[in-house]
Amino acid sequence: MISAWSAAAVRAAEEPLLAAGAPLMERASFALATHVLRDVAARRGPVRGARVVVLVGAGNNGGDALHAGAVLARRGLAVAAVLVAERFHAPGRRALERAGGRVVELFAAPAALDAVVDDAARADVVLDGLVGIGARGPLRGLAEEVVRAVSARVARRAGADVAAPWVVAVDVPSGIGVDDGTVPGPVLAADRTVTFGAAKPGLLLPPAAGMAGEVTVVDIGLELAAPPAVRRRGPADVARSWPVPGLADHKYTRGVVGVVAGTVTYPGAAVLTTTAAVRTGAGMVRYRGSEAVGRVVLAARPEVVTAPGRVQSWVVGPGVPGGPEASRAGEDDGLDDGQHERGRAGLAAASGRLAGTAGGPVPAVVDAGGLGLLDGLPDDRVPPWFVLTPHAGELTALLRSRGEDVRRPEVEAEPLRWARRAHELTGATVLLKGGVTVVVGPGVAYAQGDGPGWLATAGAGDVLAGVLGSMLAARSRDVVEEPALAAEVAATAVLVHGRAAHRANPGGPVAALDVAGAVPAEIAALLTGP
Ligand SMILES: NC(=O)C1=CN([C@@H]2O[C@H](COP(=O)(O)OP(=O)(O)OC[C@H]3O[C@@H](n4cnc5c(N)ncnc54)[C@H](O)[C@@H]3O)[C@@H](O)[C@H]2O)[C@@H](O)CC1
Ligand SMILES: Nc1ncnc2c1ncn2[C@@H]1O[C@H](COP(=O)(O)OP(=O)(O)O)[C@@H](O)[C@H]1O
Ligand SMILES: [K+]
Repeated sequence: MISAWSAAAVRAAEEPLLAAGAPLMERASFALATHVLRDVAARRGPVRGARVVVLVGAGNNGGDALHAGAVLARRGLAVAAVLVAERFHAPGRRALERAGGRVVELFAAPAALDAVVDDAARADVVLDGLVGIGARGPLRGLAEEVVRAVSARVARRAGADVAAPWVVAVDVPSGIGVDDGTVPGPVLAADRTVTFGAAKPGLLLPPAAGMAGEVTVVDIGLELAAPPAVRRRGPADVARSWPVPGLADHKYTRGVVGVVAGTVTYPGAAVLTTTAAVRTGAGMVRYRGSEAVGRVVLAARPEVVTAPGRVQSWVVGPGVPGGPEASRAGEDDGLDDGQHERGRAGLAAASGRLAGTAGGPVPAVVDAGGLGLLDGLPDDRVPPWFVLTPHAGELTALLRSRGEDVRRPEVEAEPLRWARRAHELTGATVLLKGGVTVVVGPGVAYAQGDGPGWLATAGAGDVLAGVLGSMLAARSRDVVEEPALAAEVAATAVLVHGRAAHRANPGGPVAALDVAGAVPAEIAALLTGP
């Protein structure tokens, strides 16, 4: 797991150490230089003579970069530091110059910008030390100009298939929203971010996470007591919490997933969701949608049962028409097949608030058309063991149906903020799908970036709903009892789903059903370790 803390939390953890004279900057800059050397050696072979351009801002982030530059210069790399502000870390500059590094005072001669951009574009490595956790808003002044120009040149070189420099961000890519993952202005996309003390939320959260490259966390001795602001589950976290069946288990202890998905016009979603639930190891999958769709499901998956009976988690809505806006407007396009009524019944049972509901509350995955059914439930709010799984468009519609004047681009610009808002408004755990998927539950947030871009294909969301339904059924009682657990299970489901997509066809396109097909082997690999 990667855990990320806010800039304020990291600063608070640094304070006592700095007061005690701990050499935090030395630790940070030495580790930074070590990672740069390793990357240069891997990409280029000899490190001597490699050209490094260091972009240096006014604060300690620039100090880290200058000190790292000094270490690199002592190892024989050709280092040029570009100062964008009149104020700079003076000891860092002295160290770099003593080590043989060159300094360009861009702030004193802005006309040198073109030459600087030229140098950076041709360098082996660009170190981005313009701003770190002290950043306020989008980059300004010369920092902004340099980043805009270098980004454009690097993109052009990459487009023309000319070697582009390896970009290493110091602590964070300069200009990202460190705490919220926003990208309010130009940012130089990094290949690697070497971050100090702990990861920062913006390195995990979309859209800024897309600018960070590979994130390397360097231990500089900080102790962070408060719970992290954002977490990311990793492969090593899966085995610890996966309910591997034992000799005493039977299909009901393993979990029964009840599915209401698909319609006669769109039966595929039902096949994808039930297949994924079966493939993830459900004790049983009970298809409770329409009879006609049930026949299609059975033809594809003979393991599925269509008779009524006990259910330990519900999956409601994949491939069922009518998201939040449609249902509010009372639209019924005639494709519903009675699925809305069945879906509502499943959700009402899962909420545990219906008198006489057998078996008590169970977790529920509410996807696509199921999201429109939330308004029809007896209560305005649903419990945290309901996991809503919208993409950005569906989340926008859900928020608007609850009175938020928000548009899709705003949701995409600040996914954590809006997923959190939906959690506040509904009470549910909210899983906002995307290239990086954000999950928000009571007091917890996860950002999972596990799948390839190829996963953005029709039906992939139906597969995720099935994977998640199966995982929730297996831990049904725990999830209902521990409010934050649904989010953890949901984040793990995103991890399994994304990794299964890589496994289905490494490096190339994947079809949704093939992702479901790759799930068993992926789970086996996660459980048995590397
Ligand atoms: N406190 C410490 O001793 C340690 C700090 N570390 C480094 O120090 C960094 C934090 O240093 P600082 O607090 O000095 O802050 P930063 O270096 O992140 O930046 C602050 C300075 O950048 C300028 N600035 C802020 N926002 C800007 C914008 N939008 N556009 C252009 N310029 C802007 C301002 O002049 C401000 O003084 C961390 O990110 C990390 O790299 C590490 O060395 C670990 C130890
Ligand atoms: N750029 C991307 N990179 C990786 N995964 C993505 C990307 N875009 C979307 N995804 C994932 O693909 C799936 C798409 O789901 P969804 O939008 O519900 O499609 P559908 O409704 O057709 O199944 C989600 O799991 C989402 O997280
Ligand atoms: K930086």
